[in-house]
Amino acid sequence: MRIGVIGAGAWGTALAQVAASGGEDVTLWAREPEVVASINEAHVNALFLPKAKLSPAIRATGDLADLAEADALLVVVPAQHVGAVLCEIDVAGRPLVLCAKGIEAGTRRLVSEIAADVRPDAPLAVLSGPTFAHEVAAGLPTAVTLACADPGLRNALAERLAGPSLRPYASDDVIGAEIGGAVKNVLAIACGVVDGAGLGQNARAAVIARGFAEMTRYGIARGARAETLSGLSGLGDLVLTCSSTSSRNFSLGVGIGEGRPAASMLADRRTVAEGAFTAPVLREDARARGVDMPVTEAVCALLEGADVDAITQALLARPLRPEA
Ligand SMILES: NC(=O)C1=CN([C@@H]2O[C@H](COP(=O)(O)OP(=O)(O)OC[C@H]3O[C@@H](n4cnc5c(N)ncnc54)[C@H](O)[C@@H]3O)[C@@H](O)[C@H]2O)C=CC1
Ligand SMILES: O=C(CO)COP(=O)(O)O
Repeated sequence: MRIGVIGAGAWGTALAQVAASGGEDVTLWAREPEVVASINEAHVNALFLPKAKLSPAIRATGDLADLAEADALLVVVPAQHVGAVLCEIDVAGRPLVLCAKGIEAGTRRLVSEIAADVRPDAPLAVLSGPTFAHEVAAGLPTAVTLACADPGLRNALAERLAGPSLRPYASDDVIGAEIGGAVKNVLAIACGVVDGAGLGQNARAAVIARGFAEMTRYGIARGARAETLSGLSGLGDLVLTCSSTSSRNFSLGVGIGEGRPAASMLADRRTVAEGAFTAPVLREDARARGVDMPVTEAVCALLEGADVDAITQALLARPLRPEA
């Protein structure tokens, strides 16, 4: 099978490596000419995944037209750029496997909704779950959710994407798989703040559990199934990113908790912390749907410069309520 990967950040590069290791013919589109050169000449992505030694079989390109022969396309640019990139490529009815985690600012669309609007002829699948790119590229054991409405395509893609250390679990709940990945990034920022401000491990566990409750409320309001949210793409990814400084979202939160301004940390980054972009649009959408998301509200306030102590006190002073 010929696989085209759109986006050569850390995750696109790791997925290209998995596919190439499985013997697939892989073409990887990178936006940055220096990334194309680094992959083709030194078999390394020096900018976004510097420690991984890549298969020489991966061919990098800066021209989306070079993906014209691919049988399936993995879409791995950050969520805010998916719409623009899909407008530029002729997908010609080929399956799109959507791998970004986020909600589009302005439109409040999930990535599958963007793709369905921009490329209504393309069959869609979502790949999501607890997957730090550097671990996947190193061949460490990883399980993911692969969601697709079409059972035939779902099984075919699962067969192709599975590897000795990458195990996809199939689902037909596309929206559910996406909600988990988008919301956990926001909650990971909150957990990072707890860590950076030294609020303790009890507080972090509370944020994970209450965050999961609000992820579930929001997901159900958007048509997700609760069982998907408690699977790899929801709870699984929440646990991963809320407990590790390998997470860019968690690290951003640590910086905020230590008192550094979010805006300057974001301006200094080349890599993406999707939660910073998803948080405001998630808050807007939750409010519009009447879903209570206090942790998300808190993260938005902190990104806007609110004081950590004041936000912590406000969360603790909320009216008492039943847990369920
Ligand atoms: N890194 C990871 O471990 C994982 C990342 N993801 C998701 O994959 C998506 C991509 O993230 P990473 O590969 O980590 O990115 P990254 O942070 O490693 O690199 C940034 C990426 O953004 C791209 N970019 C910047 N401006 C752009 C524009 N205007 N148009 C198109 N692309 C642009 C860059 O070319 C680069 O590919 C995100 O939604 C992320 O949440 C999902 C699972 C794991
Ligand atoms: O989505 C991820 C792991 O599943 C990566 O998390 P970060 O974007 O926070 O690094």
